[in-house]
Amino acid sequence: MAKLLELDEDCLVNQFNSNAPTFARFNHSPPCPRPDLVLGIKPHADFPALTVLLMDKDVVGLQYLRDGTWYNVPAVCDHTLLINIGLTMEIMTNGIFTGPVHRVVTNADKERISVAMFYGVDPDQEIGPIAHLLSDEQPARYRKMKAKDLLVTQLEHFSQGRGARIADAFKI
Ligand SMILES: O=C(O)CCC(=O)C(=O)O
Ligand SMILES: [Fe+2]
Repeated sequence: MAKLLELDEDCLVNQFNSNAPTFARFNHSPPCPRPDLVLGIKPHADFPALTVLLMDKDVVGLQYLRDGTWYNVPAVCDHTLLINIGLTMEIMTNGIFTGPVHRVVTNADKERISVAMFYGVDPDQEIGPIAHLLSDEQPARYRKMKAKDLLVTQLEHFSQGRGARIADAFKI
């Protein structure tokens, strides 16, 4: 990813110091008699830098939002990992990479299981667009913040149903 951005190869890796948290979330959606009314996970964008997702190999459920339409991610064979960009990465890359909004729908007949590994940066670290990506033509699109402020804002937005795109709250 750093190479794609024409940055030093270790520029993104260096954002993760020894206090950078990694955590796992185990998602379970039991069969639901009213999938039209109940979501497994409501729309959100992941807030850490990167997510590595192991999806259920049999049951479709993950959907991504693009231009107002939800698209299914097909169930894939065993052990395939899906890499998701998170909002921390979106802010660091000044929006060149974006954290997509996604959700999980339920299934009337089958349970669904997934495991997400989240890779964040040190909560006390200041994050903002990487200086090498900025110029007069490409000014910073996000203000600087501590990583933990992004997390607090995410939790507020998510619990109050105030929209999935919290990175927008930090746009200049
Ligand atoms: O279950 C999935 O496929 C996605 C889970 C997810 O979006 C999450 O844990 O943040
Ligand atoms: Fe997610």
